[in-house]
Amino acid sequence: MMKKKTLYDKLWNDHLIHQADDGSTLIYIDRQLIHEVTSPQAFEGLRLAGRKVWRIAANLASPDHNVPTLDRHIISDPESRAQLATLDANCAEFGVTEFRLDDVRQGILHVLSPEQGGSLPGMTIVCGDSHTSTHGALGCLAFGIGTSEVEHAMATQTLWLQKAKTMRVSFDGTLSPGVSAKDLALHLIGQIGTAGGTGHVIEFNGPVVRKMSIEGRMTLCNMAIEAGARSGMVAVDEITLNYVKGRPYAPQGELWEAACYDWLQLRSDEGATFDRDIRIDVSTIAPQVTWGTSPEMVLSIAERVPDPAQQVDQVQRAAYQRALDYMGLRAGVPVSEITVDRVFIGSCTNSRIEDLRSAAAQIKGRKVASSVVEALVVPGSGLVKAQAEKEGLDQLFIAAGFQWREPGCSMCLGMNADQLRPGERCASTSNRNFEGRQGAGGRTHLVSPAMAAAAAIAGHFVDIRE
Ligand SMILES: CC(C)[C@H](C(=O)O)[C@@H](O)C(=O)O
Ligand code: SF4
Repeated sequence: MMKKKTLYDKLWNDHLIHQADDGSTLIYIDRQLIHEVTSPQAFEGLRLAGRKVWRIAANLASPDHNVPTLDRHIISDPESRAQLATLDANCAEFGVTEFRLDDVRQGILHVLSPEQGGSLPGMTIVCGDSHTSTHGALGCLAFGIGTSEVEHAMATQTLWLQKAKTMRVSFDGTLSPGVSAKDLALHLIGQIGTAGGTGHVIEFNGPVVRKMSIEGRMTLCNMAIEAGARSGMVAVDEITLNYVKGRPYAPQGELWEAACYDWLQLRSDEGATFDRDIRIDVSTIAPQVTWGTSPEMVLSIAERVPDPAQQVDQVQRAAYQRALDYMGLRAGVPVSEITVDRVFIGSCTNSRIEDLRSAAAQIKGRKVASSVVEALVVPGSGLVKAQAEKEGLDQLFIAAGFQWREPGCSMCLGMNADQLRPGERCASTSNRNFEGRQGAGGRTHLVSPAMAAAAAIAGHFVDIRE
């Protein structure tokens, strides 16, 4: 009998060019995404070696990390300015398609590429960016790579890889109102830890995922990286096909029909085994809020900040104390009493149209609390922004006192003008809460878009189920 294959096995085998004796495998890469931060040395390497980009059409570029979200033309930081100009120059010189700052399609690569149909089921997709796993939501093998690999992929359209182990995460049960993919991802990381997925690719499955929109699946796959995994993925189904259909880079006509047939095979065989199998009943999961400086330091909105003294493990106790000190929190404080100074709704985790809709739904004619210094809404791409404006979401946000910005990574990380000041506390829909992530001394609480919007209005975290 043929060995049952996982989705990962299928994607891997479909791209296998050569298997070396030491177990490393040469894998064909279908799509390479390029941004301004991790591509300059790669292009420079090609130039020095006198090489071209091997398959130009496989590459798509957009500036995202450094871009200003207020006035597109004011880039005060010289290094950012140089990186953005270099991306434009490199893409022009090598003939790579770039969605520039003045292009309505510009955005965070992990939002832009699926939106354009640049990310399709069955593809291998790489980018010099850890959250490339996001694209796995479409049934592809997508993962972040280092700058030297970026150059290798550009020059040869291949990469040497070691096969990972597999983990299946199945979500069963019924979601409570107000609980979204972000909460599931944070809950999972709280359960297995930020090293829980190390060496594995995670396939998300189960009835909850089968019903979930592609945007929700993208949030899950995006956060697989914070669980330590190399990638995240979801099998192809009708929801996937409906999402992809008609997008600019998607196949059309007869090619579309043939592609759909092939793509629907992209799921793990019945009875395929995984190195690790995790089942989670979502019925009891409440909205999640991180309290510390790692995504695994997470609580439900109904809980209280933990007491380091109650940690049996000494290393854990010290880590908890350090996190509490950095975060300026006291043990025992209910999560719902934690106040916020700033709110950030955006990032490749949660800046798609459904995220903005769910945030807007929390407003209900109310205003951002006067204690909140600034509440930003940053759409993931120009097209998300345009769609939101068509639906009048921008007006809802603005009337409530939120700022409506231009697309980019923004306050997800301190690489552009949108940053926390030292000591400021932020409700953020992004994916990382490390020390200084949103600006030196800034304090990040990771939440879903609905929870972030509700916190902006109340001035503190609230249980949106109530
Ligand atoms: C700048 C980039 C290399 C980095 C990453 O790889 O993830 C960034 O996107 C991040 O989220 O920290
Ligand atoms: S939005 Fe944040 S996590 Fe995503 S690519 Fe940009 S910086 Fe990285």
